[in-house]
Order: sequence, then structure tokens, then C-alpha cells
Amino acid sequence: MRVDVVSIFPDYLAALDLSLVGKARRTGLLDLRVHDLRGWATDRHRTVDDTPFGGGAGMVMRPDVWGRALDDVLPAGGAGHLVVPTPSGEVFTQRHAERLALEAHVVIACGRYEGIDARVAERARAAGHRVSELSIGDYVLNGGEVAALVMIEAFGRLLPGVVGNPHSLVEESHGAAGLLEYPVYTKPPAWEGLEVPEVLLSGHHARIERWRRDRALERTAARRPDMVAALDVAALDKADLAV
Ligand SMILES: Nc1ccccc1-c1cnco1
Repeated sequence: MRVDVVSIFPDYLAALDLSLVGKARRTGLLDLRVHDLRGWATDRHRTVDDTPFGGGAGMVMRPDVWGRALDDVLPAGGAGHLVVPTPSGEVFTQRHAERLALEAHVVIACGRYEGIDARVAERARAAGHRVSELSIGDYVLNGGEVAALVMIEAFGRLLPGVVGNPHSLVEESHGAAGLLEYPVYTKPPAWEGLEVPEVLLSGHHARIERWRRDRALERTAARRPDMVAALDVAALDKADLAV
């Protein structure tokens, strides 16, 4: 899989040399290239932005500079997937990560300022590329670089061979039947006057499973009422019958 990231702060992506993504690059599983957008600017000051048509605060990133950059990094023939991190995008989920992990060539355009001229995405779509404008959550960032790091880690870890044990690719952050994970404990059994729940030391697997399921339900109801609404109660009941 090839991934190109274009940014005016390419050093922001240095974290991608570390850990699993860094290993995937070194072993050739992931061909990740980071580019400085200013390399496609043509004036002496290497300008990449300008004032917004229609007025308003801030600056907009220029279509001509982005157009030249994407002409160079998107694959010929419209076979690429352009990802544009933006606060006004669809919320990025594990589903998006799974789909992106199947792509041969992903290009991530990291915008700054008030965003990238809308014609850049429009032109990429017209050229046949898939284009996804994605948000990693409802908060304000200064640019798309952090979102790019999040997305690359999320889909990069799904590439075959990147994570040692493929079983650990099951959605750890969301456990059984669409619930949040239960609380976890390890040695020592008593720490700073705090005890590990007795049931976890009991060796009674059915009780342990039920305790974990109950804690996961409590957490999900308390922290993610949106997930409770989407719960597959039938699957949960089946799980309940199982333990
Ligand atoms: N706030 C931002 C500013 C610039 C580029 C992306 C974002 C973003 C992406 N996901 C949430 O915010």
C-alpha cells in the first residue's frame, strides 16, 4: 500500500517513523511518502494561501498549488483515494479504516487555515479518484496533520503483517456486541489499598464473563448512550444465555 501525505508541516508526520507504522515502512508493507506542499508553490515566497472569495476571516489554501501537488502524487487514471481531513467531514470510524486499508494508493491532503479551495476535491473526483472528506471528531485542530496521523495508524495497523497477532485486530476499543471494553486489572492483587475485584481471582469463568459483560454494559450506558441506542439486544441476550 502506498500512502502520500502532503502538508506545509511535513515534520509533523515524523511520528510515522516510529512503532508499528515505522516497522511497516521499513519492511515494505507500507510505502509512506511525506511531501511539503510549498514544493509546488511558484512564487519567491512559496505562497500556498490567499484571501477567501465572499469575504470572511482567515485564508484559504490555493487550488493551483494543491492541483500541481495532487497531479504529481495521485496515481494516473483516477485509481487513487484522496482523503481530506476537515472539521466539516464525515466522522472517521473503524469502518473507514477498514475500507482505506484495502486501497492500493491513498493520498492525504493536510489543510491549514480556513481550509482548501473546494475545487481541489471536485477536480479529483472528476478525474475519477475516490474522495473522502473526514473528521476525526468534533473539536478544532489547527490543521489536518494530527488527523492524518490518527487515520494512518488506524488503517495502517490493519495491513496484513503489520500487527503480529491478527486476532488482536478485533476492535479492542469496542468489545463484544458493540459495547465498550470492561475494566482490566493485573498484578499485584492489592495495590495502594485497592483490591482487584474478587470475581476475577475466582477462576469461575462463567462468573468472570458475566461480571465483564455487566461492567461493559454499565460503562457503555454511562459514557456512550449513542451506542446503547444501536445495541443489538438479541446478540446481547444470546451472549447472556451463553454465560
Ligand atoms: N479542525 C481541523 C482543521 C483542519 C483540518 C482538519 C481538522 C479536523 C479534522 N477532524 C477534526 O478537525
